[in-house]
Amino acid sequence: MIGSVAALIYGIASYFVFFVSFVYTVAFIGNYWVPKSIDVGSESGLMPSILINVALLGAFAIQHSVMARPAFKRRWTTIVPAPCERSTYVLISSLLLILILWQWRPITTTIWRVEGVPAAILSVIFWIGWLIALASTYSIDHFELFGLRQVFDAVRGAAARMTAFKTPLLYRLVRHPLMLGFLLAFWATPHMTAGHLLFAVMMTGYILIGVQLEERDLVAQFGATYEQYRRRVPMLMPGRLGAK
Ligand SMILES: C[S@@+](CC[C@H](N)C(=O)[O-])C[C@H]1O[C@@H](n2cnc3c(N)ncnc32)[C@H](O)[C@@H]1O
Repeated sequence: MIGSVAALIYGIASYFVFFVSFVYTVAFIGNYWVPKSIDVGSESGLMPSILINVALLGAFAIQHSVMARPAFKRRWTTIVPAPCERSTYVLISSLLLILILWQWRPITTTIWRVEGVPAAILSVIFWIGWLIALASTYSIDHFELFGLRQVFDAVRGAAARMTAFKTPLLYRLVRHPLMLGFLLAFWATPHMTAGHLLFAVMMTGYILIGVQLEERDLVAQFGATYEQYRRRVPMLMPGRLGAK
C-alpha cells in the first residue's frame, strides 16, 4: 500500500511537471507572454546556436523514440515498478523539454513575416493545432497517456489494463491527429525566424520517423485491425490528400 501511494504521488508530481512545461512550451513557440521564447533570449554565434539546438532536439527525439518502444519498456520495468513506467517516461520527457526551453538559442534571421489578415489566420491555425493536440490526448485516453491512470489503478489494487484500440473523433480523419496538431502549431507563425524554422524542420523529421516506429508497434499489437485501419484512414493529412 505504501508503495502504491508513493507511486501515486510520483505520478501526480510527474504530471504536474509535464503540465507546467507543456503550457510554457505553447507560450515559448508562439512567442507569447514568457521572458524566454523561441525567438527571445541570449544569442550565441550562428554555428554554436545551430549545434546546441540540434543537440537539444536530438536528445528529445532519441529519448522519445527509445523509451516508447515495447522492448525497452519490458526491460525498463524490471528496474522501475510497472505502474510508474509511463510517469517516468512523462517525467524524463518533460525534463528534456525544460532543458530545450532553458538552453534554446534564438536565431532571429527572418525567413518570412506577414501582417494583417494572413498573420491572424496563421495565429488561429497555431491555436487550432494545440487544440487538436489536446483533444487527441483526451479522445485516446489523456490520463493513461500521461501515466495517471496506471498509478491510480495501483492504489485501487486494480490489475494493469491493456490499451484498447480506438478510432474516436479525430482518429477517423487521420491516424495521428496529435502529431498533426503539433505540426500545425510548429509551422503556423506570422514571423518565421531561422531558429523557429530549424525547430519546425527537425520536429517534423522526428514526427515522420516517430509515427513509422509507432505504427510498427501498433501493427504488432493490434494486427489485422490496425492494418485495415491503415488502409482506410490517411496518416497525417485528412481527405484525399492524405498519404496512406
Ligand atoms: C503520444 S500518443 C500519439 C498517438 C498518435 N500517434 C497521434 O498522433 O495521435 C502515443 C500512444 O498512442 C497509442 N495509440 C496510437 N493510436 C492509437 C489508437 N488508434 N488506439 C489506441 N491507442 C493508440 C500508441 O500505442 C502510443 O502508446
